[in-house]
Amino acid sequence: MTDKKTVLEVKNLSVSFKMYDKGLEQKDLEVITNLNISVKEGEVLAIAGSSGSGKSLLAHAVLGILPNNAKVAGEMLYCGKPLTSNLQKKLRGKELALVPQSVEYLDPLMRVGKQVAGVDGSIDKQREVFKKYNLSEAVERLFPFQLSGGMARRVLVSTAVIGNAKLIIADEPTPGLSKEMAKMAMSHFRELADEGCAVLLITHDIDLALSYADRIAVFYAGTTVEVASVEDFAKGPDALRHPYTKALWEAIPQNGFKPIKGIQPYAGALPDGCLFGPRCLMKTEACEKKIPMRELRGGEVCCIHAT
Ligand SMILES: Nc1ncnc2c1ncn2[C@@H]1O[C@H](COP(=O)(O)OP(=O)(O)OP(=O)(O)O)[C@@H](O)[C@H]1O
Ligand code: NI
Repeated sequence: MTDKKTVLEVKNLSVSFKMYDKGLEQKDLEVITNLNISVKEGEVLAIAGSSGSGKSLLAHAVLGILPNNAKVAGEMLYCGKPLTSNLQKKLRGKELALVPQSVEYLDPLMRVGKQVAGVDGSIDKQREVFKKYNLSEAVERLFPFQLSGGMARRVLVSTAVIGNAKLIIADEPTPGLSKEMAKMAMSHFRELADEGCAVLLITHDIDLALSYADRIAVFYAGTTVEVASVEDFAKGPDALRHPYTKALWEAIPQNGFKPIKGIQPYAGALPDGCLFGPRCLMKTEACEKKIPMRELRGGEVCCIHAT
């Protein structure tokens, strides 16, 4: 077996926003802390985590489309090279494709056919992709505001899959799609990975991710708490590593829907050390220190108690 190349590697990424507090006082609000992920050619890495855990911000940091008041620290490597803003600009919309979470990312004043094909893109290719997603030729001539929610989402997926992308980041690509369409979009991402792309699939739907992803990275309060294979997720809590991942597994409807007590901490009010500490039954004093990510049983975990 040949070694698959790592397409994206994110190490100790932090993102903070310059905010104005009361009056004119300025402070940095850290929303992503020591985040780590990597994805290889041929791989679908799902990113799971509740609302506000930093999934979309990671996508925006990789693409270089964070707002101006954002400050980024840490390392991002694309095929081993530092992902500088110049490189991001060069690759964006080409090798680096995003299926955005919201249809507001479409240009409201451009007909969707043209938008999907790209400025000097091929209409044949665009029609082929539209056909795949059950979008009629009439849709080509519509403006984004004329699309239904499900149609808009299919247009967004088309935008990302049409080019020669090497890294595809899909930010919640399935809400608003029928179960059938969601499965189709997912199998299309799987196919692209099988053809050699690296795919980052951001999703709330762990169950759907289990059928199409290779590994799942679990985010909590802006950090990676665990990276595990889908096989580990399918096996359940004993095969998983982090207390939050185990709790997340138990919260899946098929596994009893047992919710965890407490809430994810807000940026600006993060605890010292382990960010899950305040909700963790295993917490000890040692958890209040900085906890590094470590390898464990073929996965990765950010917890000193995990065995
Ligand atoms: N421009 C901004 N200024 C300040 N804080 C922000 C900004 N954008 C996002 N945040 C905060 O960063 C945190 C992470 O946001 P992000 O959008 O990445 O979450 P998410 O995991 O994608 O959530 P969802 O599942 O709801 O899409 C949130 O607490 C959010 O409020
Ligand atoms: Ni999001």
